[in-house]
Amino acid sequence: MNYEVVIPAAGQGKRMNAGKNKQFIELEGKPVIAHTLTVFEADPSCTGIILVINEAERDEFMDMIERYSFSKIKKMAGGGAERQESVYNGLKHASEPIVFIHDGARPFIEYPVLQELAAAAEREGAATLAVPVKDTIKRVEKGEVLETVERSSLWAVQTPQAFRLSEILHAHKDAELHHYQGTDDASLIERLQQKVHVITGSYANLKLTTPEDLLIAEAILKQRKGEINHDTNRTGI
Ligand SMILES: Nc1ccn([C@@H]2O[C@H](COP(=O)(O)OP(=O)(O)OP(=O)(O)O)[C@@H](O)[C@H]2O)c(=O)n1
Ligand SMILES: C[C@](O)(CO)[C@H](O)COP(=O)(O)O
Repeated sequence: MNYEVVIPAAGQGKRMNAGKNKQFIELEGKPVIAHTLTVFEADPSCTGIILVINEAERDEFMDMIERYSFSKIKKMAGGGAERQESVYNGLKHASEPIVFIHDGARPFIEYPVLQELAAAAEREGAATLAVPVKDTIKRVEKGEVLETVERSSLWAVQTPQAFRLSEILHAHKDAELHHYQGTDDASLIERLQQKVHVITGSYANLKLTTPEDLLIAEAILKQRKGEINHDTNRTGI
């Protein structure tokens, strides 16, 4: 199942506090965004990449694209104030019936699940990766616990999220019309009472958000090179 992917990479990286867009932080000498793009460049089912960038960083992105000879990038769209706006700006350039939306800050996505996602989106309309929450989650206000949320049905949602293009475009348009701001794209489908299928992802598919995540990222890369031998394939989800 062919798909295009919109990759939002136009954030500020405030929580990373790196003094630059975290997409350009290097892991094993390669920028985070280049690790992410490599996955989709190598997937024959991915027919095009729409990269959403800060216009002020266009030259830096162009240099990176040339350095790694990325050939599938069909458009570099301008980002918005919020992730949702950036994604919508990118979606307007998509044309394949199935579209993925994947954070540029999640470089550890792996192939096998991509085809499952695309098939689920084609069959059900919308699908997302997620993993069961491992910590106890509490609702807290002013430093006090309001409630402990029942954990058995809590999942931490990841990207890629996959959709029928027509449906996610409508969902973004409706959210914009009603000034609804979601933290992921699947929530825009949910608010229209449409179903979102969940596919179990990997705990390694983390979003590089705070500096500690870089330590984990370096370890994942070392493990993939065989320099660390903890077998993460044994995760029992
Ligand atoms: N206005 C925005 C905000 C975020 N993103 C992208 O959406 C992904 C997930 O967002 P997040 O991890 O929150 O990135 P930042 O917004 O950069 O991080 P922070 O909130 O710490 O500033 C990232 O690849 C980020 O570049 C984007 O394209 N446009
Ligand atoms: C889309 C997402 O990665 C799903 O977990 C997450 O909601 C993005 O949140 P962020 O604050 O924009 O990084």
